[in-house]
Amino acid sequence: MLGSGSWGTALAAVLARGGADVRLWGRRDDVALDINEKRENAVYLPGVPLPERLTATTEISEALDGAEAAMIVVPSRSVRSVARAVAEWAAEDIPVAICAKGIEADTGLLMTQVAEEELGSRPVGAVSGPTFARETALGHPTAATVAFDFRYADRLSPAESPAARFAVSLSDGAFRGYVSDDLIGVEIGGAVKNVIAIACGMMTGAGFAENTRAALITRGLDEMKSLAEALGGRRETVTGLSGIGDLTLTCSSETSRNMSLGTQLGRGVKREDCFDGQPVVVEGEMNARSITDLARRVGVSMPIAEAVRKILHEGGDLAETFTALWSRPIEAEPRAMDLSFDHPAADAALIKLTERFA
Ligand SMILES: NC(=O)C1=CN([C@@H]2O[C@H](COP(=O)(O)OP(=O)(O)OC[C@H]3O[C@@H](n4cnc5c(N)ncnc54)[C@H](OP(=O)(O)O)[C@@H]3O)[C@@H](O)[C@H]2O)C=CC1
Ligand SMILES: O=C(CO)COP(=O)(O)O
Repeated sequence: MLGSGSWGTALAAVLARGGADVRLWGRRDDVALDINEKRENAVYLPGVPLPERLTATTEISEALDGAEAAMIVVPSRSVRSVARAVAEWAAEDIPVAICAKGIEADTGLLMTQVAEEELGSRPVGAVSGPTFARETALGHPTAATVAFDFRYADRLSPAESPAARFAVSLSDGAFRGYVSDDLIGVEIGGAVKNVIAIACGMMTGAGFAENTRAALITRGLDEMKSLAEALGGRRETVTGLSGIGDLTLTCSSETSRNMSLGTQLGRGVKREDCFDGQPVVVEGEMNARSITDLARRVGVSMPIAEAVRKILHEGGDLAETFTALWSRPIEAEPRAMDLSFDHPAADAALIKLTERFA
């Protein structure tokens, strides 16, 4: 398990409870020491007891020595460098699952595409779904999708395919894996939901409630579906755990760092003061840019993601940006029906939405 943050530690606990001997690699001595001596990751998952079969190390060569499989669980911006280290130390044929949610800046590559560039012929897949780390580590019933290209399974029985082996290894009685071969659909779901959660948080923080959140979730799902499809993914994948499942979870709770960032910004907290000034991984922040860059390149309109980008990266005023989002020309639902028209009522509106923001 490469990455000893909250999600890497939670997944390592699941695997160890399922019977695997797990080596968890991270950069921090104090975290490794804590795990080995106190059976706890007090920095990232305080108060969660960790199983005995799990050992931690700060040497990546030690973590990968003789490993039968690897999982990369660091923030999306670090996946390439960790994959490069895996290529140096891991056996040539082990499958590698990527658990980061995002799109690489500049290249617009999915996380598995980034890893594939570094990992040669090793099968590369993704694990993604509605899975808060703490609940997973505490053994709450949780489900996620394991996606690998099934061409890796051509010469194998279904049960020997990398997706199936990861799904089985991750079964600890509480965690349940589903398998898929639609990497694009699965990964786009995981990346886009974080940006939509920031939007939901912003509107919640600004004083709006359930109607607004439901509208953003549903229209956000449409943006996710359109981008996945334009890239070659399947629309039905987006209706699964890694799409609507994760979108619903992340947009419903301030346990989500993305939703929480949005809420703080919506309340008017300055970015540098959010999370009491502590550095917290908020994938949707940088990904608001990488995802909209990619969407623009492939000609997909993502108005909610664009609004988040404008506020986070282009100095857009929150109330004005959302008011503009809400007064766009009338569109069809579903968007496959090509129908769009301006509505003069927007100019004469009785409710001046900008004035309704808290
Ligand atoms: N937490 C969750 O509930 C879930 C998270 N995810 C995804 O998992 C990914 C990781 O997030 P999460 O574990 O939550 O984040 P955390 O902030 O909890 O931990 C991040 C971890 O990544 C490590 N790290 C960062 N950069 C590097 C690097 N270059 N080399 C080695 N280690 C590095 C950090 O190490 P250090 O301590 O040394 O800085 C830390 O251990 C994200 O993409 C997230 O979206 C997916 C599902 C659920
Ligand atoms: O991906 C997650 C749950 O599935 C975690 O969400 P946050 O990164 O917003 O905390």
